[in-house]
Order: sequence, then structure tokens, then C-alpha cells
Amino acid sequence: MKCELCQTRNAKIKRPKNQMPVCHECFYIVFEEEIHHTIMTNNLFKRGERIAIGASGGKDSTVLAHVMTTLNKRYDYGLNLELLSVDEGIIGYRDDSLETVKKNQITYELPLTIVSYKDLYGWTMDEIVKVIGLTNNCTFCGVFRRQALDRGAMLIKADKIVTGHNADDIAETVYMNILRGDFFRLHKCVDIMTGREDALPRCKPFKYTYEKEIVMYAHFKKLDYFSTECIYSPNAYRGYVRELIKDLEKVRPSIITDIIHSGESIKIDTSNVQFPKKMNCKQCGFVASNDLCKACVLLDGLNKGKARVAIGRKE
Ligand SMILES: Nc1ncnc2c1ncn2[C@@H]1O[C@H](COP(=O)(O)OP(=O)(O)OP(=O)(O)O)[C@@H](O)[C@H]1O
Repeated sequence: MKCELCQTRNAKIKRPKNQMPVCHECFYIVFEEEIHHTIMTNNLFKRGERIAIGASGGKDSTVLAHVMTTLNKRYDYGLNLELLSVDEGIIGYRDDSLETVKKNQITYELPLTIVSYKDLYGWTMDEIVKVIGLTNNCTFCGVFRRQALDRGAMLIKADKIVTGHNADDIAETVYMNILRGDFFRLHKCVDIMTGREDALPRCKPFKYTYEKEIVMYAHFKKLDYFSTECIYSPNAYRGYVRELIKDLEKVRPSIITDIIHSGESIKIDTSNVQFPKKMNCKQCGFVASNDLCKACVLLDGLNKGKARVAIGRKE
């Protein structure tokens, strides 16, 4: 079968996004051009900006570093790209994936900054898990990582952070927020750029990019990425939603894009939604919706030996 795009070479893959049979060369082109289109139509960047690429060494952020470098050169975006990694302190997982980031730093000739939970908070995830166990550790990790990325980006004086969140991640989040009735997050999670009004906006150039295509791109281009899941069990609830969407995808391949578009089209009745206030944490000065930010509340709990109370559980 011939490639549907060039009509010359033999088709080697069926695009997961639309089932189109394409050759490798055309796949690379459409994959990169769609991301360029997303960047341009959403005005994600301005010339001269310093962009921190959240680099975990996994497939998404490795492809992100590759594609951002490629497009920055091809279209002369004029961006100063840098890699920014957070070392959560998980032996046998993050130490290995950071080795991959270090190799990519050399491949893409980008500066790399690594910030660690140990330096920022005095705790590694390994130490936190010893105290709290495996049930709620993702809460600590998620809250700390979010702030650690901000802190790292401020350190390198970045104007924006980009992350490798892909279409599958966003569709899952839309679905999860609907199932939880969390309308504030539902409203926010489809934004391609959050925190526009803050000092450090975050962008998701892969908002419409299917995870399967990211894996294919990384695989065929032979990119160096680390493919092991976090050893501290992934978020179980998200796992169920992911399975559900994967099942639906078998009968309706466009389901991921459809869910994102539904999320974008839902109009939230703001009179019924409590939007969190925006203020600065009285302890660390970072963005908070209460007197203390979530990271400081969790950290105080850990330091006082009341970690479970800090996440709202009984001791
Ligand atoms: N430790 C980290 N350091 C820097 N950025 C990170 C880190 N962990 C996650 N990110 C950023 O957040 C995005 C989404 O993270 P998530 O935990 O969902 O991982 P993922 O889907 O497995 O992505 P990846 O394949 O890049 O690891 C990543 O693509 C990356 O840009």
C-alpha cells in the first residue's frame, strides 16, 4: 500500500490519530508540522524567550526536547531552550532516567539544570515513602514537583516552562475531572497555557499529540529515552480512566481528540464554581490558594511527623 501523503513510498505505519497509512518520512513531517501548527496558532512563544523544557528522560519530554530543538532551528523561533530536571530522589528510577537526560543534553547541545527535592525540601521521595508508605506518596511528589519546576525555572530565569503532557494525558484529566465533579480543574485542564497572568506560564505543545505517535516517533527516530514506570505505583484512579479510554479508542479512534474538544467546549457555570484565591504563601512566598501553599503544608506535616494529617488523613 502506498503512503497516502506522498503517494510514492510504501506506507509503513497507520497513524493512530486518524488511521492514515503513511511512510516514515511523511510521518515525521506531519508529526512535527502539527506541533508547529499548535505552537503558532496558540501563540505559545515570543522571540527571545528563555524556555525551560521539563525533562524527565521519559519518552514525552525526550521527544519534546527533540521537536522543540528541530522546530526552533527550522522556523527560527529565536528561543533559548534549556533542559530542566527535577530529581525526586528515587533510587533505581529517577537516577537512571537523569542519566538519559544528561545524554540528551549532549545530543541537543542544551544547557541542563537539575534541582532536587533533597536540596529544596530536605527530603527525597525514598525517605518520604519510608514515612508515608505507598498509598499517598503521589500527592507529595506531584505537589513538590510542580513547585520544584517553578523554582528551577526561576533559577535559570526562564520566561516559560514547557512540559510533555500529551493528548492522552489531557483527555484522561478531562474525564477524571468530570467524574470527580471538579469543575474548576475541568475548566483549567484543557488550557494549552496556564498561568499566563503569573510570572511563569506553562505550555503543553503536545496538547493534541497522541501518545502512541510520540512513542512511534521516538522509536523510529531511535531517540534515547528511559521507559520504566515510576517504582512507587502510578496513580490508580488515573490508571482506571486510562484503561477506559483505551477501550473506547478501539471502537472510536478519535476519542482522545473528541474528549479534549468536549472539554474545550464545556461552558462552566461560574456562579456555582468556587475558584481558588491566588495569593503568596506566607512561608515560602510561592503561589498559594491559602495562607500556606500545599508544598509548605505537606512539608510541615513531614517535619513534624504528621505527614498523614497534612494530606487530610487520620494518623
Ligand atoms: N522529574 C521531572 N523533571 C522535569 N520535568 C518533569 C519531571 N517529571 C515530569 N516532568 C514533566 O512533566 C511532563 C509529564 O510528566 P508525567 O509524570 O506525566 O510523565 P510522562 O507522561 O511519563 O512523561 P515523560 O515520558 O516525559 O516522562 C513530562 O513530559 C515532563 O515535561
